[in-house]
Amino acid sequence: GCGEQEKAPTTNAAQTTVEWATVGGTEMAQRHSPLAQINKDTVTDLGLAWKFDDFIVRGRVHRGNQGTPLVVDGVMYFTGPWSVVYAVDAVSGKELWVYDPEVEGGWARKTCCDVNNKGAAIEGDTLFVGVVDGYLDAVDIKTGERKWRTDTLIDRTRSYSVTGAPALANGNVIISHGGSDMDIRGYISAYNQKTGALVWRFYTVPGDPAINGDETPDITLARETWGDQARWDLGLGGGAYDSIVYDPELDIVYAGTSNGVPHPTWLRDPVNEGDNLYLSSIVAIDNKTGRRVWHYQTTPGDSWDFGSTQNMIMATLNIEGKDRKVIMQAPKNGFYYVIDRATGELLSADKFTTVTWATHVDMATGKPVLDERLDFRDEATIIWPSVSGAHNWQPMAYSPVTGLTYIPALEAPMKYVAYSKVDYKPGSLNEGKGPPLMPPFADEGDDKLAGVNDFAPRMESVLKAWDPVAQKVVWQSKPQTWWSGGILSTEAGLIMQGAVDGIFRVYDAATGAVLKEINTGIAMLAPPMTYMIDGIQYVAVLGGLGGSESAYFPDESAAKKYENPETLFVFKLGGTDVTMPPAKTWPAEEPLPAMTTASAEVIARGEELFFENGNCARCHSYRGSEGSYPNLWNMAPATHENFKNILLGGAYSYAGMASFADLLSEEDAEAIHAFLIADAHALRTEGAVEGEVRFKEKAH
Ligand SMILES: O=C(O)c1cc(C(=O)O)c2c(n1)C(=O)C(=O)c1cc(C(=O)O)[nH]c1-2
Ligand SMILES: [Ca+2]
Repeated sequence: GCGEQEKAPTTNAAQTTVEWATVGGTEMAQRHSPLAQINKDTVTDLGLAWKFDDFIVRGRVHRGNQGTPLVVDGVMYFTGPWSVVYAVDAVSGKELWVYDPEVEGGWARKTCCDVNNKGAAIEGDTLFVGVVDGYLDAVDIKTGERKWRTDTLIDRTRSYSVTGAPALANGNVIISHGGSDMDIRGYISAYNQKTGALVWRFYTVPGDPAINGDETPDITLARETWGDQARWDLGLGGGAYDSIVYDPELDIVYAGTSNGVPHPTWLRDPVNEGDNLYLSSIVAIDNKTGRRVWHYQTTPGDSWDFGSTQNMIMATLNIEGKDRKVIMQAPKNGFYYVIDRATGELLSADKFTTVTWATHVDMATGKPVLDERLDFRDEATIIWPSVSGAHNWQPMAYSPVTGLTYIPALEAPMKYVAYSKVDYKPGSLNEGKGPPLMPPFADEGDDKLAGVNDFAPRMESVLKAWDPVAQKVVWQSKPQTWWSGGILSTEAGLIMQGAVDGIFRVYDAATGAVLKEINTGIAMLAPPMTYMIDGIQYVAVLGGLGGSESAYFPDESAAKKYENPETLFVFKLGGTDVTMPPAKTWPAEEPLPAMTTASAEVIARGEELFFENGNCARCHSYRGSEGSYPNLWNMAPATHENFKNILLGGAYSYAGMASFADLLSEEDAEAIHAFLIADAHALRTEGAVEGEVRFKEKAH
C-alpha cells in the first residue's frame, strides 16, 4: 500500500452520496475519488447529464474556465471568470444563486494572464472565494449573500491579483496573489474563517531595507540570499498564486511561491545574484504562528519565470522500505520533486519531460546543476522548457490504486531573450526579457546549442503517468494540441482529462489506453471532478479557453472551429450526446480607414509602444491572429473614432480594457493608432504571412 487512504473519503455499494468538498478532492489534495460506478466496463456509456452556460460575460470576451467545482449537500458551487461564484442543483443543474463580487473591470490589466479563478473553499455554511481585485469574500452557501469581505492587499497601487483558490487550515483561510511578473512583493496571509481578521502573514521576499525592517526572522534569513542593490522598486515577486495545501496532522500550510521580477536574476539582483529566497520555493509554514518550518527552493536564482506554483499533492510513499509522508510537485522547471513534508528533506528530483536549463539536481546540495551553455544574458538562447513550463496550473492527480501521478505535461522550448535593463512600468509586465518566442524558430541550427537543444522543437501537450518511487514515466499519451487540461483520477482505475481540442478523454490509469472520448466542441483546461448523489455518479468539468493562451488560440483548439462560450459539462452513465456549439464566425472585414499621415518615425514609435512591456500585445495579438480579444487590425469605424477614449479614457474598462492614461500620453495613443492603421493597410496588401511569428523579436 503506497497510498494515503486513511483519511480519504471511502465508499461502498451501500453509500449513495459522495461529495467533493475541496478543490483537491481529498484531504491530501490527490484529486482522486473513491467512486467506481463509472469504470472500465461501463465508461463507454458515459454521456451528457446536463450543462450550464449562463456565465456572466463582460463585453465581447469569453474568458475561459480554470476552476474545480465543489459538491456539498447536493449543491454544486463553481467559480468562473471575474471571480463570480455559481451555485446550482448538482442533480438537475438548476441555478440556485449567483454571487458576483463586481470586480473592478480595469483590474484585468493588473493580471498577467486574465481574470481567472481556480475555485472556492467551503467550511460549514460559508464559502470563501478569492476575488481578482484583491479581496477575500465569505459567502453564505444557502443564500449567496456576502458575510464578510477583507482586503488582502498591502498596496492597491501594485498589480496584485487573486487567481487561485483559498485553502482552509484549522479555522484559518489562506490566500496569496498573482502579479510576480509585474510588480508585487509576495506574501501569504491567513485570515480567521469566522471574522475575516488577519491571523498571520508570511512574506516571501525581503522589502526595501530603506523602508521596511525585516518583519520576521524568516525574512532576515531570506535577506542573506539577496544583494543590497536588488530591485526593491519592483517588489521582487514570489506570490503563491496557485498552490496552497494544508496538512491537518502536522498543522502545516505548504505554499508554492512564484518567480521573481524581473525574471533574470542578474537584472533582479545585480550585485548578489544569489538564490533569492523564497522565490520559486515550497515553503512549509506553521499554521499557528505563521513562521517557517522548512523551505525547499526548486529553482534557486530563477531567471526563467519557472516559479514553484504548480499543484502539490500529499501522500505516504514507501521509499527504500520506509513509509514517508511526502509532498510532491511537478513545477514549471520540469523536475518532479518528492519531499518529506515533515522535515523538508529532498527525497528525489527527476526530469519528467524534456529539460535543458539544468542537467540534473545534485542530491547532496539539493540544487539543480545549470547547463552553463544556456546562459541567455548576452545572447538569445533556446531552452527547454518554455516560460509556459513543463507543467503549468492544470492540476496533476495521484492515484493510490496505481501509485502513479498523472501529469498534464508540456513539451516545448523557447527562445529566451534578456533585456539589458528594466525601467519600472506600473500596471505592466516588468519581466526584463522578451515575449515568448516559441517554435517554429527561424534559426534552429544555432551551433552554440548543438548537443543541448537538438530535440526537435515542438509545442505539445502529453499526459504522463509518472512513478514517484521508481522515478520514471510508466506510460504517456499521444501528443495532443498545445496547452493542457487538468486531471482526475478514480478508484476504478480511470484517468479523466478535458483537452484544448474539445475532447473529453477517459484513460486506463494502468496502461494509458483511451477508453472513451466525448467531443464537446469546447476547449477544456480545467480539471474534472466527480461526485455521487442518490446512487448516480457524475463527472463535471468546466470548459472554455482562457488564461495565458487567450491572445493566440492554439492551432487545433476547438475555440478556432466553434464558438466557445464558458460551459460546464456534467456527465453520467446513460447520458446523451453533446450538441456541438455553432461554427466559429470571426467578425466581418471592416472598411479600412484612410492611410495615416503620421511620419514613419511616429509609426515606428507606435509599434514599439504596442509591444513594450506587453502594453497592447499582451492581449491583442500581432496582426489580429485568432484569439479571445478584439482584433485591432480590423477595428470598426466607431472604434477608430473612439480610440483615444478607449485607450486613455477607459471607455471599456468594465469589460476589462483598462485606461492606460497613467502610462501613455495623447501623443503615444496617436502613435499606436497610426501604427495600427498603417499596418492594417500593409496587411491587406501583403496578406497574412504563413507561420508569422506571434511576437516581434526585438532588441532592447
Ligand atoms: O508569477 C505570477 O504571479 C503568475 C501568475 C499567473 C496567474 O495568476 O494566473 C500565471 C503565471 N505567473 C505564469 O507564469 C503562467 O505561466 C501562467 C499561466 C496562467 C494561465 O492562467 O494560463 N497563469 C499564469
Ligand atoms: Ca509567472
